[in-house]
Amino acid sequence: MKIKQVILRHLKLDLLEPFTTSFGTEYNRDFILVEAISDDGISGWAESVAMLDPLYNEETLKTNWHILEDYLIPIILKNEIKHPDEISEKYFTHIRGNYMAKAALEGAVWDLYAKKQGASLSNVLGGTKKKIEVGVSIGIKDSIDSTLDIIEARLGEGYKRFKLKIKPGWDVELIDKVRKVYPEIPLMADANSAYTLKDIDRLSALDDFNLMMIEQPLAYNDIIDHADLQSRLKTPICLDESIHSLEDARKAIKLGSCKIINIKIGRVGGLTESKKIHDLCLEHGIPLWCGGMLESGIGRAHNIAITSLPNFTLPGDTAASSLYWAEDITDPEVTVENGMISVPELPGIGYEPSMEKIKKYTIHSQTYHLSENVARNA
Ligand SMILES: O=C(O)CCC(=O)C1=CC=C[C@@H](O)[C@@H]1C(=O)O
Ligand SMILES: [Mg+2]
Repeated sequence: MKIKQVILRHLKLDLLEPFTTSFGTEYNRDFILVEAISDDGISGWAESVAMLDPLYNEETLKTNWHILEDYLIPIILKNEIKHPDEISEKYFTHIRGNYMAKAALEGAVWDLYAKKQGASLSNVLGGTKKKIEVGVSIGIKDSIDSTLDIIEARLGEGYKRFKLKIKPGWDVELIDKVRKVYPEIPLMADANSAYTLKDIDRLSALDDFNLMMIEQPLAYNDIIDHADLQSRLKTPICLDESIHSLEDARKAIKLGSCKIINIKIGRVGGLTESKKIHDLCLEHGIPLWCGGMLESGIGRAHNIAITSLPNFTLPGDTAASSLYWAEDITDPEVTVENGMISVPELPGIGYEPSMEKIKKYTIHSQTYHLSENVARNA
C-alpha cells in the first residue's frame, strides 16, 4: 500500500454539555483529524485523541501535530506499507512515546488497509461481535440530583453501565445516594488519578457499594501503589492512564495492580498494540472495555471496531454522537439502540466522513506529499 498524501485537519466541536473530571472541564473538543490517501485515491481516516492541554497525559494537539508533521508522516510517505502492523512494529519503533500521535496516523492506515481489502475494520482486526454493548460516562455535576436525572434519562435509553467521575469530596456521598435510588444498576467510578494511598479510608468506603470497578484511583503513571491498593479492596481496580503499552499491561497483571483494563486506542499507540493487549488480557482472564476521549464519529468508529474483539466483555464509553455533539462529522452519526451499537460491515470504519461538516468545523489544515525534504526526514 503506497500512501501518496496525508492531510491533517484541526477541528473544533462544541460539546452539548461541559464535561468535568477531577482534572478539569472541557467545553469543546479541539482535535486532529488524519486522512491518509493511497496512490489509487482511497482515503483512510482516524483522529488524534490528544487534548488541547496536557491534563490527561503529556500529549497535546500541538505536540501531536509536530510529531506527525516532522517524524511520522515522512516515514509513512516514504515506505510501502504491506500491513498496518508494520507501522508500530517496524516504522515507528524508534520514536519514543507520543502514543496518540502514532495511533492517529496508524489508525488512518488501518482504515485504508481494510477498505483496500473490501473488509470492515472490525473484520481485519479479528472482531467477532455483530453488536456491542455500550455505557455512558457522566462528568462531575453541580448537584447529585443532576447526576440522578442523567442516569434516569440514560437508563431509559437502555445504556448498559454508568460511569461516574469522582474526586475527593464528590465520591462517597454521590455513590451512596445513587445506590439508594439505583441499588442494582451496573455502576463504576473513574477518579482520573485524584487519590493517593493516603486516601485509603475514603477509597475503602467506596468498597461497600458493589461497584463494577474503580478506574484509575491513583497516579496516572503508577502501577506499584495500585497493586497495594488492589490488595486492600474487594472492588476491582481498572487501569486507564497507567497502561501505555503491552509491556505496561504485562507488568500490571504480574503485580496484581488491576483486575480490569480500559483500552483507549490513542493511549496505547494504536490498533496493533490494542490487539496485543487484548490477547494478553484474554490469556490472563482480565476483561477489557473501550474507553472514550470525547471523540467525533471517526474516533467512535475505531472504538466500535476494536470493541468487537471477544475479550471486550464490559460495556465501554462509546455512547451515541447525540450525547456529545449538536452534529457529528460522520454519516451516519453513531447511534445507540437499547444500549447496543451494530458493528458496521461496510469496508473500513463503516461511517462515512461528511466533507461538508468536516469543512464547517476545520480551523486549519495541511496537506503532506512526499517531497525531497520530507524524504530526508524519514
Ligand atoms: O468519551 C467519553 O464519553 C468518555 C470521556 C471520559 O471519561 C474521559 C475523557 C477524556 C479524559 C478523561 O477525562 C476521561 C477518561 O478518563 O476516560
Ligand atoms: Mg478514565
